[in-house]
Amino acid sequence: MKRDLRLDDVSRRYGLRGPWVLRNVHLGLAPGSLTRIDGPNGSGKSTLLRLLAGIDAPTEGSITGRPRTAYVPERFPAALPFTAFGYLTHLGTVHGLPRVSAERAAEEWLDRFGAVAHARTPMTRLSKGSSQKVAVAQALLAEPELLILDEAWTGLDADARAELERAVAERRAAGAAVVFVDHDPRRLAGAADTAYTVRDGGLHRRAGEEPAVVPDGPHMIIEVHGAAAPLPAEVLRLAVVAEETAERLHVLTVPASHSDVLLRALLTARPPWHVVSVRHDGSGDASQNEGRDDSQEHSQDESCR
Ligand SMILES: Nc1ncnc2c1ncn2[C@@H]1O[C@H](COP(=O)(O)OP(=O)(O)OP(=O)(O)O)[C@@H](O)[C@H]1O
Repeated sequence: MKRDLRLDDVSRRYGLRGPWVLRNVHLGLAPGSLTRIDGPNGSGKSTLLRLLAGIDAPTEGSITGRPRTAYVPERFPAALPFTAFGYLTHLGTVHGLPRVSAERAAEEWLDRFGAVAHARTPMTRLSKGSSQKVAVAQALLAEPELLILDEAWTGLDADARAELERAVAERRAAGAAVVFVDHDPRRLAGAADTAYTVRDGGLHRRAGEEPAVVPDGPHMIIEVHGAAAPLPAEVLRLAVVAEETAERLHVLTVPASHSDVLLRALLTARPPWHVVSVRHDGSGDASQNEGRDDSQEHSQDESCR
């Protein structure tokens, strides 16, 4: 994504005299950003996402700078006359991939989401969970510059949910913008740059979501060892200091309030980073939490290796 996607004075209503669902909305999405959208049922979240995805048009106003976009709808049409593999390959070719590359990408994403066993299953016979894996895979396979996720985690098993979080981090690291709606407030908690609430037709920026890093308060020192790959962009964004003290050994200083998110970014990276130690930055009171954080994260670490 090279420049911002902009919504200027965008309004949407259904039908000539229907009530305004969105009214005079302004929004800018920067490359690499992660934006959460929430709001009450029926407030217009999906409407906004469909406008962002370009599958619906504003009644008034303009949308400019649309990049290559992929979208996971709230309700994926599973009754398609394809097998899972056939559908993903077909979509890959629609996105401009040569057939062999489309087949490879289809296989890779089915594998990442643990759905290879269902590759040859007709879409109509897939379980809800497997169908959702295909819904997510079809969006990721296109390596979009803008990824729009409408309740995309719903119906996925725990491994697939983690894989989708990883894929979101990868897309952002590649410079894509990601926008998501999710009923679980813990989804990507702390990772979003900005959160908005859709209410009464307007888009209201939620206070307290930025900045991502708070300089005050206790800090954690996290020592990590990793592959030749650079530290994930998300980690660099959250850490206030990142030093490479020996070959592939990095010491990160992060506000304690963001250490969980940073650890998750390390452990869900591909390949995952090995967390060597986690300690508080010289503050006595904070050490109470150390055992809990350590054991929790190390057990995750084991499962990732
Ligand atoms: N295609 C459509 N035709 C007519 N009305 C629609 C259409 N799509 C949405 N609406 C109406 O627009 C309003 C906003 O719907 P939307 O699905 O965008 O809200 P939402 O916040 O995503 O809801 P939910 O949280 O229940 O998914 C609702 O009143 C809905 O009935």
